[in-house]
Amino acid sequence: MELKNKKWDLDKFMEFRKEVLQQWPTGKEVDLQEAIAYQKKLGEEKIMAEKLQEAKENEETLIQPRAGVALIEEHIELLKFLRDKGKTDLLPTTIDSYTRQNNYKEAEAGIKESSDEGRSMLNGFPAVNHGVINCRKVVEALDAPLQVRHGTPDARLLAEITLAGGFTDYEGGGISYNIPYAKDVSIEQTLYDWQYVDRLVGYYQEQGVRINREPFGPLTGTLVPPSISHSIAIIEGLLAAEQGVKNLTLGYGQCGNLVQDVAAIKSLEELAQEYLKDYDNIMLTTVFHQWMGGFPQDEAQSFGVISWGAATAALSKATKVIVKTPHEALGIPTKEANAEGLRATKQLINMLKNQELVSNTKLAKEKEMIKKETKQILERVFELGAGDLAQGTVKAFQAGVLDIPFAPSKYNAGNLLPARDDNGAVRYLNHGNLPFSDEVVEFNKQKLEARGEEEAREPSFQMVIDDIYAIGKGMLVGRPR
Ligand SMILES: CCC[C@H]1O[C@@H](n2cnc3c(N)ncnc32)[C@H](O)[C@@H]1O
Repeated sequence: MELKNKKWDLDKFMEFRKEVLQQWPTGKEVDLQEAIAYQKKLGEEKIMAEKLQEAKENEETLIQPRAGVALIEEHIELLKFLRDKGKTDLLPTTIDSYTRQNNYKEAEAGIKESSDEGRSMLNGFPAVNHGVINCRKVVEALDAPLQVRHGTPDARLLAEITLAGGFTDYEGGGISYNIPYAKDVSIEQTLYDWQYVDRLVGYYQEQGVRINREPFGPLTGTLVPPSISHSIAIIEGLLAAEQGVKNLTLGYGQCGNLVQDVAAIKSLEELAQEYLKDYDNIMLTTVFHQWMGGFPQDEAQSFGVISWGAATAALSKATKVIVKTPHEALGIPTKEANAEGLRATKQLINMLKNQELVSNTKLAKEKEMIKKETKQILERVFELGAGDLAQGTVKAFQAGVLDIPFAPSKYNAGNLLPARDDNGAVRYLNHGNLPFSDEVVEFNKQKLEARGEEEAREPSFQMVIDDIYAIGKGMLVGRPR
């Protein structure tokens, strides 16, 4: 495999498809020309890129849950419930963990067990096993766009089947669905496999079918500093654009301090526009994920966290917000709890319509620092790759220049230590091998020292631990007892 950030030529791509479509019997159902014709016949209400573009133009923030169950009819019923009772604008299909590991045999067993037991024995929808025809049943039963949400390092067959099946949006990327999701899958391999996915989307695009792509913004979802999250999102966006992707949603996971989070969404948009400027007609949108870390057990407190994420999403003017539920601390939510999270979110979005956070020096400073940090990281990634972004990304992880806090992957250096400052903004306690200027290092250090003074303790790993548990315990900053 020779990884380089270059658009795959068509015959190489078509050659690879033969092997991919044989990985499970349902691959035989994919006929690309027929699938393109099918996608072109879909009603506008099912095209994600259309809905996102309209929301962006109207400065609306759309809402979307996560949801997925094993069997087709039950999955349709669940999604209809979230539309009717949750008032959701956009629909997901969360894919089960076996499918995410390409373990279609276990997924098959899970389908059988689910029909025997009369309840979902999988933690998502096994789209590969169900195949193209059954995906189309889901798409045709709903009146909103459907996005595939998963966590799959090798997502090639899943993409072939769900896109042929009428899904119009596909989440993930070669970093964001590897490093936070896998222990021992090489970055080179997943970058290569995701070039295939993006080349498939690029092919649909060139045939006139708009498929939206959304790198997984939150990564490990625990105290991920905005500049790390942005670096990964922009790299995945650039790699996708090189393969012909035109509709991109870049994302970010809520940290919890309002000014930092609003600055994060605004800087993400501005940075992405700058880095993507050499690609024409990119339709760029943003997604804000409500807090992805530990949640309170108590449902009333959970609604507080959900509402704070909803308010921040609205004030940041993100194009869409991914909604949590009051069952977050317990596990997969009931459809009722999922709908409650959506209704609470919709209430805040509606109440904050036409309001925005007054731009002030604090917001400007946060944007400035996020941009500086992100640019310093990306500049080194390009250097390491001698101008090739894909090669640079592999080398950057080896050098710890890209480093995601609390990631399970053995290819991740794991030197970073984030902690909250006195206002709850996430700062670098230890920036590892990130190529930061003295000014950036000093800025982060001072912010954490100021908290240390308030708490009469040295900035330390204990702060990191306290912050990880803080929201679950009803706080934002993990104060000493
Ligand atoms: C990003 C992955 C973690 C989040 O994804 C939710 N999640 C996972 N699987 C399902 C599912 N099948 N239905 C509804 N939510 C689901 C978890 O609760 C958590 O918030």
